[in-house]
This record gives sequence, structure tokens and C-alpha cells, in this order.
Amino acid sequence: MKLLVKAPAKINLSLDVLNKRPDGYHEVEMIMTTIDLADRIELSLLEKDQIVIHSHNRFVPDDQRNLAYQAAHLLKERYEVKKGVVITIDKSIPVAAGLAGGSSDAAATLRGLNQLWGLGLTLDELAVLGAEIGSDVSFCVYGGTALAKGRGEAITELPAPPTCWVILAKPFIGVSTADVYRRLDVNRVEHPNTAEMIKGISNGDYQQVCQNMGNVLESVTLNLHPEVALIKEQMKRFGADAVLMSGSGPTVFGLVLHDSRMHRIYNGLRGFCDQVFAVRLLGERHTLD
Ligand SMILES: C[C@](O)(CO)[C@H](O)COP(=O)(O)OP(=O)(O)OC[C@H]1O[C@@H](n2ccc(N)nc2=O)[C@H](O)[C@@H]1O
Ligand SMILES: Nc1ncnc2c1ncn2[C@@H]1O[C@H](COP(=O)(O)OP(=O)(O)OP(=O)(O)O)[C@@H](O)[C@H]1O
Repeated sequence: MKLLVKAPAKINLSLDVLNKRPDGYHEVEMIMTTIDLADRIELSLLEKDQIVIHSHNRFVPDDQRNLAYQAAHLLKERYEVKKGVVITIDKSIPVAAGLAGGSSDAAATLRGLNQLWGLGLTLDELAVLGAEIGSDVSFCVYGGTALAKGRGEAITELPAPPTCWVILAKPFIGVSTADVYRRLDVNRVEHPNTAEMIKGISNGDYQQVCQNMGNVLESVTLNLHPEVALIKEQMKRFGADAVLMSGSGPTVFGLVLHDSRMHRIYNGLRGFCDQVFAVRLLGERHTLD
């Protein structure tokens, strides 16, 4: 028996850090939304009690370091599943890019194995399990648009933002999330206005969304990698309505309404960056089949 599951990337429309917690994590307030750039996960039932990972991407580990492996392992342990699975990961989401590729693969594996192994868990139950794998996994279990609090695992659903194009540009570098958080000085951040962003989304007000985009991790990554600032400038110059780094970076995204502007930015950045994508927001939450 085989199952194909889509694992979409996310962007952070806003990312605020409130403080550093005693457990070493940071208390965050983030507005996240899924985009139409996805890895494809194929799950094949194995009668043998084993988890096997296949991927052609040389940056993706094929052992217990893979977040999809960890998702399968967690379900097996917790629900005493004696069957196994072959997980084939067809990557489209750039790795270590701030787009939650690994977290989304883990979330898709949780949703898919829930079905393949007949576990009957709800999305809420899968999201709680996901938090044990990584801070972004709970959001990725639901997809859609949400406010994420705590260390990222406390999810409140939001309506879909107004329709627009999202242009993503990834420079030729990868970034370590742990390193970026470590370098952040929580006493010297300029907080984005999360409440105004939520209003913008709820009102379907594209301008209000654009005006309230902000990410406190941006200045940390910009200091480490000045090429990220250069990409931001280029995107603005080519006519993006708003430009921001996603997550801990280094991917920069820009929003635009019109196809012609999207093409101009896309063509202007290609060749200058490692990878460029022009995609739509997904808007919809995942459902369990
Ligand atoms: C940057 C974001 O991707 C924005 O969506 C997330 O905040 C990070 O999510 P993630 O990659 O799933 O994070 P995890 O795998 O849980 O943690 C990686 C490392 O980032 C740091 N970390 C992460 C989340 C958080 N709220 N505070 C932190 O300080 C911790 O040092 C942790 O060891
Ligand atoms: N399925 C996976 N796909 C990609 N990377 C994975 C996967 N599983 C584990 N990894 C490891 O996780 C690291 C971070 O990759 P990932 O693409 O998830 O980063 P990211 O997009 O910056 O994540 P986030 O936005 O959640 O911080 C990689 O360097 C890789 O070694």
C-alpha cells in the first residue's frame, strides 16, 4: 500500500521574539502561512518493522537525523506500531532556508502514517506529537495560516491572507536556526505589530498586511550574511510591495499583486540567487482523509 502526501513550505509574515526562556528556547509570536512550494512524500507500507528513508538530495540525511524518520519513529513508539514504512522524499523546498522544509516533511509523515497505519488520530493530536520533533512541526501539521505562540507550538488558526504572488529568493548559503537565535539580543529588538498584522489578514487588507511585515531575526542574519540585505534591496527595486526574510533565513520573500510585476522581479533575480520561485499562498488548512 502506498500514499502520496504533500509537504508545503511556510513563510513567516511576521516573527516576534518576546523573551528567552529558562529552557533555552525563545518565546515567540509568529504569523505563518503555507505556500504552493512543496516536497512530495511517498509512504510505502513495509511488513518488516523498519523505517527506511530515500532521498536524492545530498543535503537530506537518510537516517534518524531526518525529521520524517523522527516522525515515523515517534508514532511507532507511542502507538506500538509493529509495521514499517519506506519514506521517499522528493525535495523541492530548499534545505536550511527558513522555509521549514524538514518540519513540513515530518508533519506530512505524521498525517500520512496516521492514515497508512490506521491510527485514527486527530490533527490536534498529531500537532501535539509534532511539537516533540521541532517548534515548526505543529504549525505544519495544520498548514493554512496561523498565529504561533509559545516556542512555536501553540497554534491559533487565522483566515487566509489576501491573494497575492510570493516571490522567494534564496542566496547561496544555508543558515543554522540555533545559531541565529543564540546571537539575538532580546533586549534590543524592534517588535513588529502582530495585532495589526492579524487585523490586516482578517480584514483582507493587502496594504495593511504589507505594512506590518516584520521579523526580529532578520537583523541577526543580515549581519552574518550581507548578501541577504542585497537581495532585499534588489527585490524592492524591481517593485515588490513588501519584502522580508522568512524565519531564520536566508530566504527572502516579496509580495506583489500583479503578474507583470511578479515576472519582472522573478527575471531580475534569477541568476543573481541560488534559487528563485514565484508561488501563490495556499490559504487552506490540511484535512485528514
Ligand atoms: C525560525 C523558525 O523557523 C520560525 O518559524 C522557528 O522559530 C524555528 O523552528 P524549528 O527550526 O522547528 O526549531 P527547533 O528545531 O525546535 O529548534 C532549533 C533551535 O532553534 C532555537 N529555538 C527554536 C525555536 C524557539 N522558539 N526558540 C529557540 O531558541 C533553539 O536553539 C533550538 O535548538
Ligand atoms: N526531511 C528533511 N529535509 C530537509 N532537511 C532535513 C530533513 N530532515 C532533517 N533535515 C536537516 O535539517 C536541517 C535544516 O533543514 P530545513 O530545511 O528543515 O531548515 P529550515 O527550512 O531552515 O527550517 P526552519 O524554517 O523550520 O528553521 C538540514 O540541514 C538537514 O540536515
